Amino acid sequence: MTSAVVTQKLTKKYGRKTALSDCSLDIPAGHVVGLVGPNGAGKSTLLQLVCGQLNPTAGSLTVLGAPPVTGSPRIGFVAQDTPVYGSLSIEDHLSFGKHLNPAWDDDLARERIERLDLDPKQKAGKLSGGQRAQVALTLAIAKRPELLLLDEPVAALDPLARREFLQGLMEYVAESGTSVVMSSHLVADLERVCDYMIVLVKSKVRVTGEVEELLATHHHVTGARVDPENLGPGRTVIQARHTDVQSSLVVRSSAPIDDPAFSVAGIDLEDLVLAYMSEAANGRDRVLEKQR
Ligand SMILES: Nc1ncnc2c1ncn2[C@@H]1O[C@H](COP(=O)(O)OP(=O)(O)OP(=O)(O)O)[C@@H](O)[C@H]1O
Repeated sequence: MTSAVVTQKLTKKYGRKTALSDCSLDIPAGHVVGLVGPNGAGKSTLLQLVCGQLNPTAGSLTVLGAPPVTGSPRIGFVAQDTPVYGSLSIEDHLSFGKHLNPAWDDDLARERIERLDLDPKQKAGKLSGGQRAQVALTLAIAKRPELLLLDEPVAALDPLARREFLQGLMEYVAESGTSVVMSSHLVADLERVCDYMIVLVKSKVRVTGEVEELLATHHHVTGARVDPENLGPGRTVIQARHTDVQSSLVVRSSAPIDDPAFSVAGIDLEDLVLAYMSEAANGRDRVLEKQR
């Protein structure tokens, strides 16, 4: 299996602030990868390291088998603020793209702009946030990159535009085989399009893997109140909520949980992600419980 991105103990600090800490990942090629985590978790930092816009403070990474290079034609990057040149027209942007990228697909770019009902003569600075996001995506995919990095690409889109954007992205990926890493807070959207997931919390990777495998190995478990430490071997409690008499847990276990003391149910991706995102808070709660 080839890798799109490999990082080893990748760390990025801004002054004394650690944005990414000891991040080790092996992202397989040919996947649509969802990158999720709370605000400030380090998602944009990771994407900017992968596209070569930032240099690591420590650790290493390879992207498509080589060190990352800023502006590489092999990588398409749409930053969170969807940067375009406000005083230039869409047409100017397409000409720049064509000039700078050897594999530029002008037909694809123009067909997309037409389908989006955008006037190529329109100045980019006069576009709405959603239209800018669509133009930025068009510029990124017309490069015909091997790896597409999207930092919250749908944040500015209305629900219908979001659906069309993701649909268009899926069609493009199916036809081109491009690897995609896409950050978003909208886990329900990611669930529709991603087959691989990375959850980042407080600058650390909490969980990573194929969505199918993650869903198969995580379970909602409820039953009489239980100490999460005593759930048995091979079972990791990711999230625990308790009343005086009952426990409600999210548990990771490769083997089925067939203990009759528990009621076990499947989990959807949103609940799984939220369980990892609230793990830190749960740890704090447990300490507080012990202190009482
Ligand atoms: N240029 C910078 N200078 C100093 N600190 C920074 C800089 N960029 C990011 N940070 C800090 O690094 C941490 C990670 O930021 P990052 O933008 O990577 O998070 P994120 O997961 O993308 O967040 P969000 O979901 O809010 O976009 C945050 O605490 C942020 O304040």
